[in-house]
Amino acid sequence: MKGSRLVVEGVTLTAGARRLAEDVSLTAERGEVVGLIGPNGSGKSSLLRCVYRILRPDSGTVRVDGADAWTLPVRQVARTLAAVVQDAATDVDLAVREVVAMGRAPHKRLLDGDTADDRRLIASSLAAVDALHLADRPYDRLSGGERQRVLVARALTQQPALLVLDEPTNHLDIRHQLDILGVLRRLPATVLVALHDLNLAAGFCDRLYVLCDGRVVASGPPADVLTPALLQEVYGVDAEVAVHPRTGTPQVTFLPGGGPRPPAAPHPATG
Ligand SMILES: Nc1ncnc2c1ncn2[C@@H]1O[C@H](COP(=O)(O)OP(=O)(O)OP(=O)(O)O)[C@@H](O)[C@H]1O
Repeated sequence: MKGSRLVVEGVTLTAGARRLAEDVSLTAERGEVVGLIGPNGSGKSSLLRCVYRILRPDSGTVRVDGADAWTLPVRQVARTLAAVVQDAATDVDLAVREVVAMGRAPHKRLLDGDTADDRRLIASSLAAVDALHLADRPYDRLSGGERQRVLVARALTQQPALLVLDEPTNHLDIRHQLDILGVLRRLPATVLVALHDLNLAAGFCDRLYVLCDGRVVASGPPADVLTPALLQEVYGVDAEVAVHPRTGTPQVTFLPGGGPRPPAAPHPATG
């Protein structure tokens, strides 16, 4: 099995006086797709930022194949780990192909040009996210979903052993959501991905970690984690969970809250 082993152990994160994550531990085994779920503000992005070395932990460690990610040289980390983040810059005066080519940078020396292999990899990465037709377009004129697919293509060209993604599907139409998560599943890499859509998380992740108020409150295979009780406790919603007859994965249906709907008033023309 290809990919790196990620071990986050006892990580606590703060920003000023604010605690963003508290004593969080998680693992992602080689080749696993591990999902991070939880309500808004529960600490998912902060934890991912710690893994890809933007937010230094106050305590605890992030180990990639046994090495402390925070003490390794930046370039060495970039050869192993790629990140697709939510707050990526959009005012980039480059063609799509050039943005994707940046994924090769950790594997090259400063003035190395693109090789034929690089160009093939860039094209196949763009094709994998259905964005080859965008290759010559200016990146900053793309739609939100097109941009998101291009950033995934850039991460693919990096050929990472560990790929960390923060809500990679939030701008995508349903077909591209399914396509991108399918691509991630087939990668010869370990994937840690924050997702809001619980049915996508159930369908594509081997295991889930649930964050609430900066702490891990549940973890395990989707079928063990996504229970009505957990969804009520963490999200405060009523839900039914069934096993999908064809995929065998949990399928969550949310029930409208706020009690029964009052009967509609008669329409003036008919009532
Ligand atoms: N630099 C910061 N300074 C102060 N507070 C911060 C900072 N970064 C994040 N927070 C706060 O920490 C909490 C966790 O934020 P984070 O972005 O990690 O949550 P999340 O689970 O990714 O949320 P969402 O689902 O909305 O993307 C939030 O309450 C957020 O407002």
